[in-house]
Amino acid sequence: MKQGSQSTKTPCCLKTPSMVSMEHRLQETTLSNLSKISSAERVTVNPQQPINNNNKFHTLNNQKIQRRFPRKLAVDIQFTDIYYRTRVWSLQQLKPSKKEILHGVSGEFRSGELTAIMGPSGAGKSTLLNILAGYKMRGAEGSVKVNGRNIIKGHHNEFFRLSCYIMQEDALRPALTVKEAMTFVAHLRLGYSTSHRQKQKQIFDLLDMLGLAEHANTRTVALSGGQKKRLSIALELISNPSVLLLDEPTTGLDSSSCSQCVSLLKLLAQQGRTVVCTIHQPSALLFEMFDHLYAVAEGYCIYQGGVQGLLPFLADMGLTCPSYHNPADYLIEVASGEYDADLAVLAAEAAKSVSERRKTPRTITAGTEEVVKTISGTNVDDQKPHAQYASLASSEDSSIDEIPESSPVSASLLAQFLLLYYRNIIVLCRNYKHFMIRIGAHLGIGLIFGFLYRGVGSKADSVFANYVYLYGTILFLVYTGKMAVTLSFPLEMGTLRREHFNRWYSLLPSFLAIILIEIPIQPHYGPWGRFSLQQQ
Ligand SMILES: Nc1ncnc2c1ncn2[C@@H]1O[C@H](COP(=O)(O)OP(=O)(O)OP(=O)(O)O)[C@@H](O)[C@H]1O
Repeated sequence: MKQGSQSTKTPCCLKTPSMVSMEHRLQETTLSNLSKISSAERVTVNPQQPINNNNKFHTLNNQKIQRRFPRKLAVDIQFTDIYYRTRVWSLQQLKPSKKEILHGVSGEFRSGELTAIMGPSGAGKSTLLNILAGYKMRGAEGSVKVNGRNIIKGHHNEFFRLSCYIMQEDALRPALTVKEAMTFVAHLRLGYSTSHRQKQKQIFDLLDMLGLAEHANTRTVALSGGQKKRLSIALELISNPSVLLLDEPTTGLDSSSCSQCVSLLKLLAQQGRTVVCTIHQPSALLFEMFDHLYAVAEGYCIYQGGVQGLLPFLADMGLTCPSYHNPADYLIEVASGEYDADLAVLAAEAAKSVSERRKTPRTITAGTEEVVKTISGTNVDDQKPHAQYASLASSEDSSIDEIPESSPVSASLLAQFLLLYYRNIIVLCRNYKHFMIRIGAHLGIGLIFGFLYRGVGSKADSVFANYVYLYGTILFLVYTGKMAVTLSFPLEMGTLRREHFNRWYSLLPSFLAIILIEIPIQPHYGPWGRFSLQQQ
């Protein structure tokens, strides 16, 4: 293994004064120097203080949010020997071959911690997150224990009730305003267990917390990338999940939006949630905000532990980060093989730290002191950590072995259908141009057919013209109806999958709402269809 310090350094004699001063400035942002920065200068999230990050999070008041969104239960995720294999078609062999994407990774993500899964592109970060979220189970092997229960072998539903998975692409309805989107989700997820007034308060508090209150009446299509990401998080926070899994929440955001997004995730973690996200090359300051780092390279875990422990760990392996380098960048470079590091050795060392981590008691981060009441360590033999937490909502203690049975009662199937149907009507009406084009197409074709076959119905000698007219009309009506559904389903599919996966609604009401919204426009089975039949 080579020493990891062979960077492209400019020889000192060739440096201009401006280069030297730039190097000095860069040095100030490295993690090694971060420790020298006074605590006042650091990016911290004080749970007792409102956060005002670039004046965008107006009242990020932890206490207020904790009151409105009390954390119900600490959820720890332990995963052991996770393999993911898939079949890929080889054009040369003309048969599928097995490809192993994850090679038996293990780890533990704890409540109250903000965890970053980092690694180069194609390392297997999203695959791991998909498995932990339960989104991709086919081809996955191993054990994922949530508070001691294996979710690969069942208990999915219990975990799904506690968790949400926010994928990389935002699945927002462009025609709805921020407030409408939030209100629909509140009705769907909180059902009748929460009064309308409470829901409105909850929505306002969430929007306020995420700096979206002033955009409440803006359509989601007009939001910036960062605002869309925050709205995606807000939509999931309505049901107050204990676990948040996010796939690349900062991708496509500028540095200020990235910092806001990570600050928000940090705050949510400090409230006692388990927050895990994949992230690409964060800045040194952002990197320091994470409590736990899980580094993946070529399907192996090459480091897991605190972010502060990364550089000492790499240094022990003979990989010394240059002093002016962002540790996050250095990690990616090591994982990409730039320093000829032996990934197998790193993976073996990282695997040792899993069992050590499982033995070590939880570090209580600022803000979780109120949440965590007592901790009694971990029983490594049966991998069931035994800890007790105080619920913020009630004084009743709940063991970490338990997964609560009660959760907000979501809307009934009928209510889901009515809400989704109403949502589709709003989307249809707002998509005015599209709606008018469809009406115009039917009117236009009707006029052309009417002109071409005017009076043929009363002429006994024009049987063929009658036949062509009927055949053409039926073909047009059937195909325009089919095309509408054929085109709208694939467009709808991504959003539908995500909303359904996060338990917003069942498939049946959603399917009926999509199909039935077509009725007024499709004349062959709508009121205009009856009218046209009567005419004949
Ligand atoms: N179903 C699949 N079939 C074949 N290959 C797959 C499948 N799913 C993932 N892969 C491959 O596995 C590897 C890891 O993919 P994954 O999406 O987890 O990477 P990633 O670390 O999240 O990358 P990025 O940061 O670019 O999103 C990639 O090489 C990808 O092509």
